[in-house]
Amino acid sequence: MGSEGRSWSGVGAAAGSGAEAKATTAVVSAAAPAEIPTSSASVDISMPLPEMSPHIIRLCKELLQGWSSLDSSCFSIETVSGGITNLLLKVSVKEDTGNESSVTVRLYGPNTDLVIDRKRELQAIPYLSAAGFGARLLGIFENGVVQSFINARTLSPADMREPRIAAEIARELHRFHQVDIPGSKEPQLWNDIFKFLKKASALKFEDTTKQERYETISFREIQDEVKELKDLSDLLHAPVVYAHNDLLSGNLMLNDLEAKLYFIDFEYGSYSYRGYDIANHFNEYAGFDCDYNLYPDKDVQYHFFRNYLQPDRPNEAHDLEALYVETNTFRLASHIYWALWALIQAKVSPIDFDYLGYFFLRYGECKKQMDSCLSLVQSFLSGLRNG
Ligand SMILES: Nc1ncnc2c1ncn2[C@@H]1O[C@H](COP(=O)(O)OP(=O)(O)OP(=O)(O)O)[C@@H](O)[C@H]1O
Repeated sequence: MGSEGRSWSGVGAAAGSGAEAKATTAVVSAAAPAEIPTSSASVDISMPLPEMSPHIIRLCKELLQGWSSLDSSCFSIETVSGGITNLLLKVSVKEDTGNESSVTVRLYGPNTDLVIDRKRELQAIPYLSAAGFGARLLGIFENGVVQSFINARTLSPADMREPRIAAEIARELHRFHQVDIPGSKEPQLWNDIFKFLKKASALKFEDTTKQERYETISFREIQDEVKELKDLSDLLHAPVVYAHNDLLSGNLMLNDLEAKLYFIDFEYGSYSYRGYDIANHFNEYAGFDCDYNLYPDKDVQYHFFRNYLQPDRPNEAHDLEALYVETNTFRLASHIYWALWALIQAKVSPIDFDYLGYFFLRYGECKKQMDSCLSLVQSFLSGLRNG
């Protein structure tokens, strides 16, 4: 999305580039950070869609000036996804011209504020949006946001690993990491991990089987491992960037016709280490079956690094080794982050998913990779010391 047309005009304002622009040109334009319409309304996410629809329509009419005088019969609403954390709706209206315009309405899932810093997310979205990333923010309400609808397909894990697409993701990530978000530039990774650790280590489950499984976890051991990893990674002085932190296939959309790639969903975005963002993305090569054998080998990583470091002339990229070491150190941090996240979810999420099992999977993978990752960084650091 570009920074062009920064307020909801309701009539033919220029939207962002690419397919999304096509889908929404008639009514949508991006809002400047200070101008984004807000509403104090909230919508009960547990309502069935037919019951929820009049509330959603009222909300859209309140927030989207161009739709305010439309009759409710012009609206149609469908569910795009009931993702792990949110409910995402597509709201469309038929205009007099016969064109259809669509937006998305995202309702935050219950308890998601325990793992997502909404203030941080809402602060960043307008700037990311102005730099051309994600769906444009059109309105904010008490428990969600209205955004432009992106007309593109969601990537699968296999797409993401395809060399041509991987190169495009790397180039786009290079651009993403250059966005400046006002405010503190302190990396948040370790703060977030320690916050998760504190919450995750103080849980109590009513279900006795769950409680027994939970009690097998040694938080003292995790704490020591996190500390060791933090101290070691600090020695790398890794570049800090505004990181997406959740670049899984479901957060990558591609319009094939326009060859336009979209990064979406900035819920976990924060200032962090570039190598963390890349490692977290590589961990997602594991796909829905969580097959961590699909983690990219060195050649595949270097292909990504070349396009990330030198998008215009990938073959001239240098400092690949440093990025390789950073990435494969933060690979462990990514496992720990999502392992602890899953423990908190196991307690608070209404979704019927084996989050405890996911904790053991991610933490187990971290343990498995620990020795080789730590010796990689140690030998790199001793190489630097010895000149
Ligand atoms: N603005 C958009 N336009 C069109 N489709 C979208 C848009 N945002 C998200 N989607 C689609 O909805 C899916 C779920 O996206 P969403 O960001 O809501 O996930 P989520 O609720 O955060 O779930 P999870 O926690 O699993 O990531 C995406 O994979 C994509 O297919």
